[in-house]
Amino acid sequence: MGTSSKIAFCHQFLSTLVVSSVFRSKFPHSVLLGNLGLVSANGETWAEMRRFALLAFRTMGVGRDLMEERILNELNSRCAEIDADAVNGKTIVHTAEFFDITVGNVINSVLVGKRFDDQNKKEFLKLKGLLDSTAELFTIFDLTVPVWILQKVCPVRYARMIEVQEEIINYVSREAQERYEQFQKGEYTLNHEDPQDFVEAYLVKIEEEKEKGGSSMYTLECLKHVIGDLWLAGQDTTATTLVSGFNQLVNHPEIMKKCREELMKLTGNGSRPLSLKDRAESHYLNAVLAEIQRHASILNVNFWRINHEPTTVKGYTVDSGSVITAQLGALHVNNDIFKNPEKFYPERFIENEKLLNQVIPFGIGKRSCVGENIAKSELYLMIGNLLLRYDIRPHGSLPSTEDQLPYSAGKLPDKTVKLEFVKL
Ligand code: HEM
Repeated sequence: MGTSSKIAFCHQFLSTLVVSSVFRSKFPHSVLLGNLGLVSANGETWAEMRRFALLAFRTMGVGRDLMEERILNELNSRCAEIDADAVNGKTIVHTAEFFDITVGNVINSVLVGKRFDDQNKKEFLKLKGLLDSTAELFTIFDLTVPVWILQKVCPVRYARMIEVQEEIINYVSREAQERYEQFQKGEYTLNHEDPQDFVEAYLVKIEEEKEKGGSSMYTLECLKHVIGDLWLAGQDTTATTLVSGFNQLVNHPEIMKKCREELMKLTGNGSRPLSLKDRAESHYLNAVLAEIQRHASILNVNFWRINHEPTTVKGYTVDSGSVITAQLGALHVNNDIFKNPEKFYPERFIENEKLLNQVIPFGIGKRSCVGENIAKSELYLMIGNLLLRYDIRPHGSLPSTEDQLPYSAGKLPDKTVKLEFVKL
């Protein structure tokens, strides 16, 4: 396929970002927010920020022990809260809220080195509610029509989406802004050798670029957008996958039981936490996670690319300038690959291990997910360790596993669900 650039990013919950991506693709950058950040940027800025983000994550131990430590510390704190609220060993947990904060805290600690405190937590949940409400507004229509039509036909709705985007970006990048200002005033000493979080790594880079002289892509504005993009792309996707996963698991207690048996064996009856090092041995959990991601398949519409050269796809001519997409969600329900795709059946991956490679929730290629390693570590450690600690049951009726917003840009599991966590 010819060279293509990404024109729209559409995690369901990034609906507001999609609007800006499409917006940016249709108008000169100078009129807009600029070709900033990662998700909706193209060309040299995108390539530079992507390289930088991947390197910074590696330096900060993503996929290694340091990342595991951050995730387990966070999980321990959240489990301590669950345990403190327990009555006769049982706590009723609103799973969407639980995972929103847990995942939000992990990503916050990687990006800005902090968890949400009690006061921030409320503010954060308010913003999340706002963001979720725009997901309801955002449809495939918004992805398809030019932005000027959206602005003319539904100005109030459009303005609301943009406002929410700005509010979220300002909120999540507030810490970065404060540190940048301290750094400019010389009140903040950088740890050049061992940056403790993403913002510090970025500030080190700004300083290095300054020493070289000339203009640089590494600016406060760009940092705010990169942080905003990483946060938005990483928080809701991971939290939603976890909610979707537990909605499935409580509908299949026999799968939870089988998984727990495997994990108990691996961890000496739960005498130590499950670790990323166990991945090679935890065949059944690996299969469960793949099945969760196949079902969660959080996108209804995939990211669009613009084709820069004429090409042919399965005998069809695709002209330059065409907007194209590969539909990951459709692949995950392809009956030729996954028999009875509607069934939640992790055993399919035990029966045929090669199927694991056919589940591609993070995309493939040069614009594949930057946070794949972080997300995989979170899913593995959170699901595995929660199953080791709690028997998890429905509170009242069984949750639905249906998509709640079938006409939205992405899939939405039932986020109203409360589950009972019973300490083992
Ligand atoms: C279960 C969780 C996640 C899923 C299913 C997911 C899925 C995806 C998918 C399908 C893409 C687009 C791939 C393409 O266009 O080919 C993507 C891009 C991206 N994701 Fe994720 N993601 C997840 C978590 C994360 C996390 C934790 C982060 C950050 C810490 C993140 C950051 C990004 C970014 C920045 C991009 C844009 C990359 C680019 O355009 O170069 N994602 N993600």
